[in-house]
Amino acid sequence: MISLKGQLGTYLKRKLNSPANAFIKPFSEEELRNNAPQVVTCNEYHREVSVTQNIAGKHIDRVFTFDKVFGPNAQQKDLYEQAVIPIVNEVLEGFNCTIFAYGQTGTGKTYTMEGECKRSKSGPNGELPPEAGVIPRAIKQIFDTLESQNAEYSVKVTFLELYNEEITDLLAPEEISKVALEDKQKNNCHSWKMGKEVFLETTPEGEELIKCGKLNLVDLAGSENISRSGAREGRAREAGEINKSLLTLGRVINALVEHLGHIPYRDSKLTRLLRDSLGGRTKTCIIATVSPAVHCLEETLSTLDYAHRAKNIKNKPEVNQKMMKSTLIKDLYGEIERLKAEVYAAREKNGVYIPKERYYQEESERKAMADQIEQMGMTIENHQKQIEELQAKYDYQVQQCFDLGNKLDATQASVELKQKVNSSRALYVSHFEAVQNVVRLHKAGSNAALQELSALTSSNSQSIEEFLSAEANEAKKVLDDLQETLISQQGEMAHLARELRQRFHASIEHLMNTSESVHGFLDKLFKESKRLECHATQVDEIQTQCIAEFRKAYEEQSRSEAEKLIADMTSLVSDCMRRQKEMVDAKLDDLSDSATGNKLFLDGYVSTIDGITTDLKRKWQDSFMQTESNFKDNADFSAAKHCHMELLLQKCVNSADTALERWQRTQESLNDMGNQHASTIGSHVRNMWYNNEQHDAEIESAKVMVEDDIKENSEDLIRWFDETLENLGSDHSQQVASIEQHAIDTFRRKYMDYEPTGTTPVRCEPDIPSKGTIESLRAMPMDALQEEFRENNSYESFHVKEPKPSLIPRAPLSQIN
Ligand SMILES: Nc1ncnc2c1ncn2[C@@H]1O[C@H](COP(=O)(O)OP(=O)(O)OP(=O)(O)O)[C@@H](O)[C@H]1O
Repeated sequence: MISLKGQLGTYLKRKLNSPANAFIKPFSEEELRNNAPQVVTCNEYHREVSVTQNIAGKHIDRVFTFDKVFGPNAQQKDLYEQAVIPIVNEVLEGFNCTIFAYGQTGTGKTYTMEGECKRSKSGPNGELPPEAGVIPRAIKQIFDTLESQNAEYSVKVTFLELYNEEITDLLAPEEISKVALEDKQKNNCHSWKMGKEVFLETTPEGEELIKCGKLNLVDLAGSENISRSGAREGRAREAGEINKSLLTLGRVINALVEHLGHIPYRDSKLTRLLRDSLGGRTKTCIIATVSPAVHCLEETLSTLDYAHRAKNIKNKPEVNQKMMKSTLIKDLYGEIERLKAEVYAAREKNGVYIPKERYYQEESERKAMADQIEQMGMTIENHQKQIEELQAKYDYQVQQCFDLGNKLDATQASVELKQKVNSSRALYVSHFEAVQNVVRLHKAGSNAALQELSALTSSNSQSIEEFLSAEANEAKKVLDDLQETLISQQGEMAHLARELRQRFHASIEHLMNTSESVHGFLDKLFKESKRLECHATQVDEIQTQCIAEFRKAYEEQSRSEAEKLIADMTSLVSDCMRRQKEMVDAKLDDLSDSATGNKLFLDGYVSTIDGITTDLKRKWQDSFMQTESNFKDNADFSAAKHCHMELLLQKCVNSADTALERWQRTQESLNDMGNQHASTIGSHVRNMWYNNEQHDAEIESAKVMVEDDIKENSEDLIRWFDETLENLGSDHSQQVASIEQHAIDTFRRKYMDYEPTGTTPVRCEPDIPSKGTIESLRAMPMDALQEEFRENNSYESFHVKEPKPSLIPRAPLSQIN
């Protein structure tokens, strides 16, 4: 395969579904004999294949549509012309294309791909027989097209067989004979074949650019194997029936159709080979082959399903970049140089060659290191797990700390609250005391007021009484005095008295009311103070209780938890640190060990490589000088050879001229001889013809004479018999015998005892050259001629040798041929 790196050229992109075609095989003779029912029909015009299924007594048709459909009567030519020619044309345009034959065993994949050319003969003008399949037709089309284009071209064919994940090159000379033998042994049985592929690479050359296209023709194994790749995969693999390549092909098709992220191309050699052909830059065409018979129904449905699914695989065909001739030549030179270097290294053993013991030692070291690495990996894994566990514990402790911190905060808050409550309680107490004082004061005040009031009340009533009595006395006096003068003012005075009485009663009433409200207020105050006192006591109690509890709980919990936490943390941290330290130490030790080992190893390698490099340098210089001198020698040798070849060529031309001259002379003499022989033979023929005619006339006259004689004698005999019969006596048998003897004697005398007359001409041999003579005129065989020529004109000899005399005795005309 030619590398296409960094070339110029056209770049065409398309995105295509893979064309899928269905081909229905005709019934086999056995199926026809058994009258096998047909369940698959097709409509070529609508490109549909219908499969009739009988499910629960009902006929159900499943219809599949393809790009092209070919019925049992279709010819190989039809399939090729309609489905394959466009693809081969694309190959000649520089695309890479692939054609798969896919189907159940015995449905005609090989027939479609290869055909049956062996049985039938090719037609005139090299035409292929009607049974020829896709492969011979594609090869013919490629060659015909390239020939008609008058372009320089090269076609590379690879013919591979894939069996049990092993690739065999069927065109390798030893493989050709092996396969032929196997074929014979297996009586052309196809069961051994799991997949055959033909890769055709064409490279027609233009003025400066080279087009390169590749055609892959793949004849797969029976698809019944692929169809098992689903649910029965595990079982089938266990049974060991499945070819890995086919399984993977099934999975790759599934993955491509379902647009899965991962396409398992790398899982088998077949899919690796066809990687680019499946969902890649190659045009892919699938020919699904099915049988119309009912006993193949399941596999037919599976094949059609698969092909139909595969139809949805999207390919992005791109035309291969055209290559500059100069680039190609450069590439080829590079390749030649590389191959030369490889051959040189293999021959001179100057590559990386190490002694066996060292190789084994290094191998064992490598294995030991691999084991060590594995162990270290496991240790690291364990450490990782431990670290994870410690981390989890640490996280748990951190969480606990956090929770405790929260609790602490909450406790502090509650302590503050208690303090606040305490202060408020003190405030309350002081307030309460103040209120008590006030109440006391009020009480004292109210008592004094009551006393005052009662004193006031009693003094008032006394004074009023005194006043009234004085007044009354006075009034009596006045009245008495004035009774006479003020009898008219008595009403006013009574009124005033009443008014004063009313006022007095009102003030008494007012005082009474005031004292009642003061009493109520005081009662209220008293009750409130009692309640507050009660509350304060409760609050006090609660506070004391809270403080006591909190103190107790806090002290206990915080002490124990803190202690525990600190202890845990300390142990954890120390444990963790110890382990980490151990791990780090161990790792450091390991690393330093392995580093020391590696360093030693590397030092060894470096010194070896240094040695090898020095050796190589020296060898390179030697070989360079050697190559240079060889090149010079070769150039001289080539020049001498060239001269020698020219001489030889000139000699050949001269010999050819001489031979031509001789040939012409010989031809003339042959013509003369021929003419002579022809005239001799003519005269001989004429003589013989004349003699023959004479013979005929003589025989005719003899015949007439004999007939007359026989007639005459017969009549005599009959007459004589009649007479004898009349005179017949008792001893007639003797007479009859004597008569018979007489008749026979007469006949013999007359016709058998023939004496030649000497007038009939004698047969003579014509003077024609014998077969032996002609054989002796034949030229020597070509191989012998070449051998003789080579011996007389050896390449090694620069001198023109005397030609050796021919080993085979030759007739003078031997140079004609
Ligand atoms: N279109 C056809 N016309 C006539 N005969 C056919 C046709 N197709 C197939 N056959 C015959 O059927 C038989 C089986 O065909 P073939 O070997 O090509 O099947 P296959 O699918 O390649 O089988 P396997 O998977 O075993 O390779 C052969 O004898 C072949 O000649």
